[in-house]
Amino acid sequence: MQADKIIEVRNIKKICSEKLILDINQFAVFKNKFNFIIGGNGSGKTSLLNILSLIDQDYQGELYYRGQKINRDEQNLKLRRKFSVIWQDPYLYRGSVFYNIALPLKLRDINQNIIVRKVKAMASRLEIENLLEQSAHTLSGGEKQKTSIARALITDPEILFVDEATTNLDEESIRFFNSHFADLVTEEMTVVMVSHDRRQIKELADQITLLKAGEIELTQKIDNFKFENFGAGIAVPVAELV
Ligand SMILES: Nc1ncnc2c1ncn2[C@@H]1O[C@H](COP(=O)(O)OP(=O)(O)OP(=O)(O)O)[C@@H](O)[C@H]1O
Repeated sequence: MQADKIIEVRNIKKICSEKLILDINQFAVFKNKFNFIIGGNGSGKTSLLNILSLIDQDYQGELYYRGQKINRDEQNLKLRRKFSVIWQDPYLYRGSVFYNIALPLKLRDINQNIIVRKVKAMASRLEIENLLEQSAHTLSGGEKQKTSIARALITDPEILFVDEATTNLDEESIRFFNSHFADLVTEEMTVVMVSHDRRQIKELADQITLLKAGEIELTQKIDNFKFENFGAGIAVPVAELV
């Protein structure tokens, strides 16, 4: 087990409706890096993300966190609280933007004064400070995603999982995300990101993993990744990468 690997996967198989949708012998998430997972539709990206983030614990095989085997009989709440997830379709709770961003801190019994200060600071960085009192359900798509990003980052997660966060956003919101996201992530954070956006990959990725039909086609540092090798024959949207 190498110290630069924060999560390791061994011999994972995921079966859904009698279909093998993930079959991965070895895979690692590298600490303090941007780990990108790419692949065509249905290649298993979200399924892998759900397993890595402990949302899905119904699989065969083993997962290690900092060299320790994760025991699936436990709820793993302590570990899950070190992780945050940003979804393609942001799920917001009924209540104000402030309530949504503050919730993870409330659940961790953080002092109310600290919560107010942190939420305001985070909202300001995402340029949604003026929306804090607004009901989350009245927000635009881009504002909803900013709120969910703020909620994910407010706890300073050790690992941030991002599943196609910009797929449903307009051009302006995508530009905002691409220009601000790297600054919002601290150096101590590890990011696992499913993305189809070539700009995001080129600008952010340290490590890239290509999934094909539930298996790892390749996993390597971005420096050696030859985008031009992934043209013809690769299904859309991976073809958009080249
Ligand atoms: N609960 C389920 N029951 C049956 N099949 C499933 C289930 N969940 C996922 N699958 C199948 O597993 C495969 C992988 O799905 P997954 O959502 O992980 O792919 P993906 O790479 O994230 O795709 P996309 O880019 O379209 O979001 C797909 O063929 C999907 O239909």
